[in-house]
Parts: sequence; C-alpha cells; structure tokens
Amino acid sequence: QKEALLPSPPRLPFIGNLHQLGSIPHRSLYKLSKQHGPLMLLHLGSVRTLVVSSPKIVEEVIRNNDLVFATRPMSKLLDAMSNNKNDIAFAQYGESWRQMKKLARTHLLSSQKVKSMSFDRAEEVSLLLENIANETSRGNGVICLTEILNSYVTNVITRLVLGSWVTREKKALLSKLSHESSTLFYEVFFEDFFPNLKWLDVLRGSDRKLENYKKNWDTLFEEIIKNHGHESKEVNGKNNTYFMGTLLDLQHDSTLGVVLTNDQIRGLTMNMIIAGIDTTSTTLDWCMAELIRNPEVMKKVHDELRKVARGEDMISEELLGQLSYLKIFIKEVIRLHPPAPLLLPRESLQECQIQGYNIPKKTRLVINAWAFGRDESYWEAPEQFKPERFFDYTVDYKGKDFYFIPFGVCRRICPGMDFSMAIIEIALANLLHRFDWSLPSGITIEDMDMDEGGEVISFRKQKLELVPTASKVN
Ligand code: HEM
Repeated sequence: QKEALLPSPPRLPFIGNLHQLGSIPHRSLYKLSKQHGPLMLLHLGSVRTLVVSSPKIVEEVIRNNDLVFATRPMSKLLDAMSNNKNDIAFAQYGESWRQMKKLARTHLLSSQKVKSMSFDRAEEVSLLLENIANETSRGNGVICLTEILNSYVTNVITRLVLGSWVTREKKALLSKLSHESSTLFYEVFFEDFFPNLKWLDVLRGSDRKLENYKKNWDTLFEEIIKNHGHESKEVNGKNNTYFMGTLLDLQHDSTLGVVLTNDQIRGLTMNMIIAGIDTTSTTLDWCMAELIRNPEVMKKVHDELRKVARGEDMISEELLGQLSYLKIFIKEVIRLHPPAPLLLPRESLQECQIQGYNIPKKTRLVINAWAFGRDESYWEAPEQFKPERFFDYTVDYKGKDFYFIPFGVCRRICPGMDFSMAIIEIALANLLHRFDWSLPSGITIEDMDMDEGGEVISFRKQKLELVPTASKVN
C-alpha cells in the first residue's frame, strides 16, 4: 500500500505532529516541507492531514480531484461558525452549499452589486480621512493606523451587509466576533483531534469560550432581526439594498427556485462578517507597512496618484481604473502576505490518488499558499518586494494561476474578492492622496517587525503606528 510511504515527519505517540505546528503554522509547515517534500502527511492527533506546499501538486489535485476535495471537515468549531452548516465558508459540500454559493455570487457579491455600493464606500472613506485628521490633531500626531483601518473596514462591511442602523457598540462587537473566529480557529478542541478526550475541552474552558461565542452571535442576531437591516431601497435615487435586505427580499422571491431559510440568512451574514473584516483590514495594514518600508514604491504610488487626481480633493472609484501601479502594488503585498496563508481546510469525500499515493476518504487537506508566494521556481528573487514583477507576469489571483492563490482555488474559491478589493483600493488611494506618511520620530524602518501573529488570518504582529501630515499637493 503506497499510502503508508507518504513522506511524513516523525511523530510522537498520541499527539502525532501537533507539536510541530509551532506558533506560526504556515512557517513551521514551510520548514517541514523543505525537509520532507511538497506533499507530506501529518497526524494531528487522530486527524490525518495532507499538507501541500507546491503549486504543481495543487494543480494536480484540482485537475483530477477537485470534487473529491470540495468539502470542509466537520468540527464543533466549524459548526458554530457555520451556524450549524447553514453557510458557504464552513459547510460541507452539497446541494445547500451549492445553492448558497450561487446565490451569494449572483445577488450579493457580483461585480454589479459591488459597483452599486460605491456611494457607501465613498462616504466611509470620507469618514476615515476625517477620523485620521481628528486623531492627528490630538496628542503628538502619532496614530495607531492598524486600529483605524480595522474600524474603517468594520464600518464599511457592517454597513454594506446589515445597513447603517448598526450602532458603534454593535460594530465593536461584530469586529470582536470576527477576530475571535480567527483566534478560535487555532484553539485546540480536543474533541476534534482526540474524540475520547472531549472532557478536556470542558476542563480547559474551550467549551465555555465556544458557548460564549455562540451566545454573542445569538444576541446580535436578535437585534439584527429586530432592525432587520431592511433599509429604504431608494438611496440616492438608486435601488441600493444592503445584503440583509436583499436576502430578506429573496426569501419572498418565488422565481429564486429555492426557499432561503432564516438559518441560512444568518449563516450567510456571519460569513460576510467573519470572512470579510479581518482579511480585508489586515491587507490594508500590510499595504501601508510595505509602503513605509519601501519609500521608492511609495513615491511611485504617489506620482501615479498625482497624475490621475489632477487636483481633485478625493479620488473617486471612476479613477481607480487608471491606477495600474497601485493595483500591482496590492498584488505584491498579498503575494508575500496572503491574509489566509493556509487558505481554509478541506477534506476528501472519497478515496483518491495524488502523485501516485492512495489517499483515503476523510483525509484533511491543507494548502500552504504562503509558501507558494516564495517559490523560486515561479518567482524571481521572491523575498524582494518588487511590484514591477507583475508588469512582466500576467498572473492574477482569480484562481487560474496555481502559484498565486491568496483567495483559494476552484469550487471553494473566495467569492468576496471584488468586494474586498473595492474596499481596499478606494481607501488606499485616498489615504495616500490626502496624507504623507512617516514613522514616529526615533523609529526607523529597521525597527519595523514584519512577522505575523500566529492566527488563521495573518496579522502583522506589531501594530502600525504612523504620523500622517496633510499632503502638500492638496
Ligand atoms: C483580502 C480579502 C480576502 C481574502 C484574502 C480572502 C481569502 C479567502 C480564502 C483563502 C478562502 C478559502 C478558499 C479555499 O478554500 O480555497 C476564502 C473563502 C471565502 N471567502 Fe474570502 N477572502 C477575503 C475577503 C472576503 C470577503 C470580503 C468576503 C465576503 C464579504 C469573503 C467571503 C468568503 C466566503 C463566503 C468564502 C467561502 C467560500 C467557499 O467555501 O466556497 N471573503 N476567502
């Protein structure tokens, strides 16, 4: 049986390879792959986990076994995050998942829908700029940009998903829940890895954490349903409904062909918050950090903006199409700092073959997309920050180029990329158009720690504190 021969790091009795995940799993797995190869079998407690660190192998998996790996594993954490399998991101593959993904793509996250929300984004960007100007006028002019960016993204996403009734306190709770989802992901729930030891989850307080997490969502949803987020369809003369309103409308739409349940509406809404806020805000944060570390890149972005803005006070979304350097800059940032470095876990629905090895049913699959961005066979001098490389490579992150998959691939690919890019690009363009940015006095580029914290969403460990000054051009 060839499966037994799959390269696999030596493991300890009982815990297997769990201890080798370290504090930053994508980095630990990358190191292990250098020793054991791009296809490794790990035993995480009792969970057999295949780790892929090469784009070629992902291509093989997707070409031959896309359907086999179209599902997510079952676990009590994913049950909580999926509102009991009533969502897209964490639910198992099947008819309900297929219908919801189609619905989200067509009615919530299509490029037409994303475009229709440009007014809301512009308003939130104005508030962001105002917020920065106010914060700067207080104290010594240093602001914590990481926190400000997280508030901006929370504000814009809750507004687009739920409507503008959401209070400041509720937004803070939604942001906390989004972040908690990311930290819970790496909490070891014994029941999932060692079914006989589920009593340890009670003893260690993990079960209580999960119960509180669920309770917080319950309380929030009572409020959301009460306000039902169904604001006027007529905003600025446009038919502009928020996701919650759209979903409630669809519930009464007989042409839809499926009946959307309240649980599915809740699951979808949770997905938009959990999958949207931290991924988008951490991308913006990495963008600003890389600009500070690379002044020559900052200059090029500024030069392009100046040409395009022609004295306008704000960059509008219509102008974004002309900012080609800004766009390749963002690509370079997510090549080196993919917000979800290990994507989301998948599991085999049936036995299959990869690289000639037999892979049994219910084997977990982890794809190290972070490693792909550093693969020398695809990227010249991969550790160098060089947006220009994307002028030469016609590569895109839409899932066709297997060596650049920050949004995942195939059936399980992220449906929210246009939605998040719209939020990122308009904010970045205006942050740089309106302000010049520098490090606080006494801090140098060398003091910037570019390491990630060890969570499923790859945050920069060090918060970004900067000094904005009103741009001289304006
Ligand atoms: C920079 C921002 C984002 C990044 C890097 C990102 C990345 C990802 C990744 C890696 C996956 C897993 C793909 C796979 O398993 O192959 C995913 C799935 C998903 N994302 Fe995103 N995402 C982002 C923003 C968003 C936003 C804003 C939304 C919604 C508002 C969203 C909704 C989803 C959903 C629903 C899934 C599950 C898809 C499925 O399982 O079929 N994402 N995302």
